[in-house]
Amino acid sequence: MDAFLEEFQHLRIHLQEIKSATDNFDDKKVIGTGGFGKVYQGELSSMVAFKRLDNKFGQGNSEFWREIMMLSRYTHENLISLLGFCDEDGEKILIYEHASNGSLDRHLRSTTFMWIQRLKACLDAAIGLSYLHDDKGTQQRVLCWKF
Ligand SMILES: Nc1ncnc2c1ncn2[C@@H]1O[C@H](COP(=O)(O)OP(=O)(O)OP(=O)(O)O)[C@@H](O)[C@H]1O
Repeated sequence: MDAFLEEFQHLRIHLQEIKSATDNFDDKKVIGTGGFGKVYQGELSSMVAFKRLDNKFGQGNSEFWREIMMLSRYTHENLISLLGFCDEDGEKILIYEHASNGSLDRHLRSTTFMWIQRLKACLDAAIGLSYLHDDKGTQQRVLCWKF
C-alpha cells in the first residue's frame, strides 16, 4: 500500500482545498448523485467535479483505489480524466475534469437533441470504448467485448 500511495502521491489534493471549493460540501454545489455518493462541482485551477464516497451507497474502499489506479493511466478526449483524489480525515473523494455539457442521458431524453448530434455521441462513445479496449499505448486493457 505504501508503494501504491507513493506512485499516486502527485494526484493527492488536500481536503481543505476541496472544502473551500465546495463551500464545505454545501448542497448548493451538488450536481448529481451516483453509485459513489454525492457529486459536487467547484473551482480548483479549473472547474472540477468532486465525487465524495458515501459508504451507504454501496461502493467502497476497494472501488475508490481501483478507480485511481485505472483511470489515472488513461487519457483520451472522449474520457473524463481523473485529476486527483483525497484520502484525509476519513473522507474519500475523487476529483474529475468537469463535464460542462452535463450527462449524456439528459441530452438523449431531450427533444431538441438532433439526430446528427445523437450520431456524433454514438461515434464519440465508440471511439472512447475502442481506446479502452485497445491495449496498445495503455498499460492494461479495461474492456473486452463479449458477443
Ligand atoms: N465529471 C463530471 N462532470 C459533471 N457532472 C458530473 C461528473 N461526474 C458526475 N457528474 C454528475 O453526477 C451524476 C452522478 O455521477 P456518477 O458518476 O457518480 O454516477 P453513476 O453513473 O452512478 O456512476 P458510478 O456508479 O460509477 O459512480 C451524473 O449523472 C452527473 O450528472
